[in-house]
Amino acid sequence: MIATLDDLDVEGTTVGVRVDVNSPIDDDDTLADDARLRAHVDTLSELLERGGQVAVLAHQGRPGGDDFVSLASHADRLSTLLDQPVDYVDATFSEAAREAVRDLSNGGCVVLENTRFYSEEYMEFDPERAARTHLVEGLEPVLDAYVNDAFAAAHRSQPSLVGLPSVLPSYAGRVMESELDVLGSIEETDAPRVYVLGGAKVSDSIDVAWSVLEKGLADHVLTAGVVGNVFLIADGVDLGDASSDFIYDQGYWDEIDRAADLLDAYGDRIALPRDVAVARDDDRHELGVNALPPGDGEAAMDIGDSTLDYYRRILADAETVILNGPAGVFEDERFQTGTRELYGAATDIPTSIVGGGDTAAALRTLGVEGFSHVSTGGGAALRMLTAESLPAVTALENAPQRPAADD
Ligand SMILES: Nc1ncnc2c1ncn2[C@@H]1O[C@H](COP(=O)(O)OP(=O)(O)O)[C@@H](O)[C@H]1O
Ligand SMILES: O=C(OP(=O)(O)O)[C@H](O)COP(=O)(O)O
Repeated sequence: MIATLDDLDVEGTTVGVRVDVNSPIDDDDTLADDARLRAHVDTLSELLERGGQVAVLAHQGRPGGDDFVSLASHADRLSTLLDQPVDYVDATFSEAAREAVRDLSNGGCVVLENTRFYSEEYMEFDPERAARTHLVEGLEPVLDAYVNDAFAAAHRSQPSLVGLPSVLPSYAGRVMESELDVLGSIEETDAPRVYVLGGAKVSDSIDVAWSVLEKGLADHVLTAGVVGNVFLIADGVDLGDASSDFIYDQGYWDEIDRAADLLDAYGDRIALPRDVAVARDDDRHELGVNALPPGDGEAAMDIGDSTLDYYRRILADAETVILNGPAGVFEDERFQTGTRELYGAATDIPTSIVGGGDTAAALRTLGVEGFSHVSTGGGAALRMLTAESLPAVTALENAPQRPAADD
């Protein structure tokens, strides 16, 4: 059983709140998209309005990446979103950070520095060991409670996610609560249930497909994106060198055999693209699978109209649809049709659940809305869909005793 904000006596309590604001970053190292920050506003404003003192903890990017930047611009943006001053300190658990936390007044908020600026936060630990890291030992003395709202990072076993809940009374924030409610009860949704697996996380998607087909959760699995391309090759279609090289370079070549095994076991419930779109003379050009391979250098970048018709017919009978991953390279205008049309058709289904950071960004770009639930998580949502436990959620379940709620 996980405690929520309803169980927390907030007034006068100093709360460390782990959020996931990992976002696209502009060339000047500032935030390019604030969707993930906006998702946490309810949790943060509730804690502040109820008289808490809030220290925000988060990571941004991965070491070595262009998006591995400070949280200074996130703090600025949060101040606007919360409509109150938000401090920022360029330290996470040192004396400077502790002082900034101790200085908070009731209703005050400080953003601590990118947790991954410290090497331990980019390692995986079991919770007991994570509890003895510098971050946890540094912050524990100045915090009364811990709130985890970072569903999108809940599949990581890192100190700020599994160490702090080992030593502090801990609670799920509102984002975490709603994600667990929806994604934790997929089996209770109405059948027929259709899974749409697109995007580029091929191994994760094949794991999901195995799991939901084996458990009888999926009446149909529709494939698209790089996932669809891998299934086409597994089915004996010659997609040409450009797509094959891409799959090989991404390290997904071995997945072709797994996809073939899956087709052998459950082929009657797996739908494959019937056509693909390639770039020809700078335009979008669609080719039926019988007309493949495409020309030299032409890669399968989207699903085509005949696939869309086929998938729409399957979706028409569905009561629940669960979608992850764009159907094509939506960053290129010529290859947005598959994602726009397929996801658009899914909004007509009574229950429609979408997962994936890039997918959510694609839908915002394309203006597709009207889903029952759009998850803030990509990898975390996929892990939930295979009914695997998430380390940060388990850590919340096992968190120590807590003070009683204020009302
Ligand atoms: N046919 C394709 N070929 C190459 N990349 C593709 C194709 N279809 C989709 N993609 C890419 O997949 C990426 C998103 O996939 P993924 O990271 O799995 O999504 P999410 O973050 O929503 O889980 C996008 O960058 C998109 O360009
Ligand atoms: O963006 C995230 O996950 P996602 O790409 O699966 O949506 C999370 O912030 C986790 O980041 P990570 O995959 O660098 O640990």
